Amino acid sequence: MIQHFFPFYSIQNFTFQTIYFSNNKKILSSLTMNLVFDTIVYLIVITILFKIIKWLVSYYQIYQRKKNIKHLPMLPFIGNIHLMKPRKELFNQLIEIPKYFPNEPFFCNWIGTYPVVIVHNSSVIEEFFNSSKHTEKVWLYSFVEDWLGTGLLTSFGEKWHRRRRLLTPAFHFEILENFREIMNEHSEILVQKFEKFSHEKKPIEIFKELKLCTLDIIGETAMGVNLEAQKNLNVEYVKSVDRASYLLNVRFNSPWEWNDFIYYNLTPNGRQLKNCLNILHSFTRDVILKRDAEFDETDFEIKKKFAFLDILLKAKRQDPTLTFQDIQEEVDTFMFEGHDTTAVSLAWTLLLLAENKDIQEKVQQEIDENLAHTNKHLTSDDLKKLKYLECVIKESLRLYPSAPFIGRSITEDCEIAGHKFKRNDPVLIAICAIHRDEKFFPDPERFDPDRFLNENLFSNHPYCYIPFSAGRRNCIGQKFAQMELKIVLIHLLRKFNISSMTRLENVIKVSELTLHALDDVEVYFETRFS
Ligand code: HEM
Repeated sequence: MIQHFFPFYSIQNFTFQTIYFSNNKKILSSLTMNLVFDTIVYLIVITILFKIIKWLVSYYQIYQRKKNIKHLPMLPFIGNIHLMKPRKELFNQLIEIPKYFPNEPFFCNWIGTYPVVIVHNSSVIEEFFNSSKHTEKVWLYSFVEDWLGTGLLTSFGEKWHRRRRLLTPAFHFEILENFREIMNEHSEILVQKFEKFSHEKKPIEIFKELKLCTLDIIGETAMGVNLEAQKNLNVEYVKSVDRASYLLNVRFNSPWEWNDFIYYNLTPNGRQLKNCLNILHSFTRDVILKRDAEFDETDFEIKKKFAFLDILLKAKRQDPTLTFQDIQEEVDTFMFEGHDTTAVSLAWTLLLLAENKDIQEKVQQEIDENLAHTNKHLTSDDLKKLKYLECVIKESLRLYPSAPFIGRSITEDCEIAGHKFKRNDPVLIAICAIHRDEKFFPDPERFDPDRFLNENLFSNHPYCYIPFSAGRRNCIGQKFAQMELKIVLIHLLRKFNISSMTRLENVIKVSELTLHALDDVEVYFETRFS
């Protein structure tokens, strides 16, 4: 045993034993084995020591570079982990921490020995939004790559640039107009569903129901497939979208799930996610191949009824280097980015209106006055008239931005606000904290849509309100989302009065890929006119 820890011991032994037992081959070979074993152990110990020293040196260098950035009290090697609250309280904490550093452009959160700079002040945001630098996403986004590949959300550099150029025309106003009908149809189904609950005086778990509606809308607009999620069809795909979104959200805040090998091979969550991803990928692959086989370009031009997928299939005919794999990445990206973000935003808006009855009545009055109690499908002119509703949506996205944090990776060594950054340093932009800056939004926790009636207050600062991010990597689906939010809300508000037994301050908010509620939130929808 002893020689396993002290390899030289066995080398001395070896010399002694070689002299006295040299003609005993068995003993000699066992001694050789011992020597080999000891050498291996010796090398392993040296390598581990070397790695530890390298790691300590790198930690020391990073610490020297980042120590001047303000942070909460930290412990060596632990950083700020001991101060971080559990998942249930994390969102509130992340909104509170920036208040300790009101005059700083950013602060540092040390996850063990790993510093993450969190930007909570719009003063330095320009560095990230106003130039072509720092447009790469932080490594945490690699978790969603298993689902989305390197589509528009996760790609960078030349690939991102080509895709963005290809897809931007798909969000042109005229094309979005084609999707208005789809949004109207699925909103009507939602209203019919809620009417049943209303007659039975039963509450509705809104996050779940709204997700099914927005999934139906994005399914038909992105893939041209009516998923009928609201009618409980395509159950396997719909369940997998929901489960995969949930598992990714959990993984995001659970460092013990970050290692790919351990996660996918040794944890139940990882195995479940792998299963869901297989179902999701094979569904979208089948849809793409079927749609490609039936694709008719003249149909596309004349009927003007098409999905985002058709735009990609048309592009493939002009540019054969665009593969089915590339198309699948973008379709999966739209399915992922285009449903949860809008669903949570609708849910927070309804909860805010349920709690602020005066504001709810004001929106309903605007709808009644402008749309004259009809149940007709909404036109783009209808949508333009409802200015107060627009303010309500904006204010709701201020308090509860669907993407509360976005991550960037520094693309080249640089200095920002007097601090040195190195390539690949991670930075999180805390949209939820930026939106609570008292300089621009006095009494920031108050739900006050009127602040958006007078946007002069903050219009001279382009980055103090950024629910859709800003600059080159802003949300490509912004106009689509705004139209969808308005249409669904009008359908609901012209039909129902909304109330909730749960106060918003008691709803536990979880800040992961999207800002959602930890538990079910029930809301009552009472029919306004029979
Ligand atoms: C209320 C609804 C929405 C909100 C608040 C929202 C917010 C955002 C934000 C903050 C980003 C930047 C993400 C980052 O840098 O990590 C983003 C990117 C993106 N969003 Fe949205 N989004 C919404 C709806 C949508 C919809 C409906 C679609 C698709 C139809 C969509 C597609 C995308 C895509 C593809 C990107 C990546 C753009 C790029 O990097 O070039 N989003 N969104």
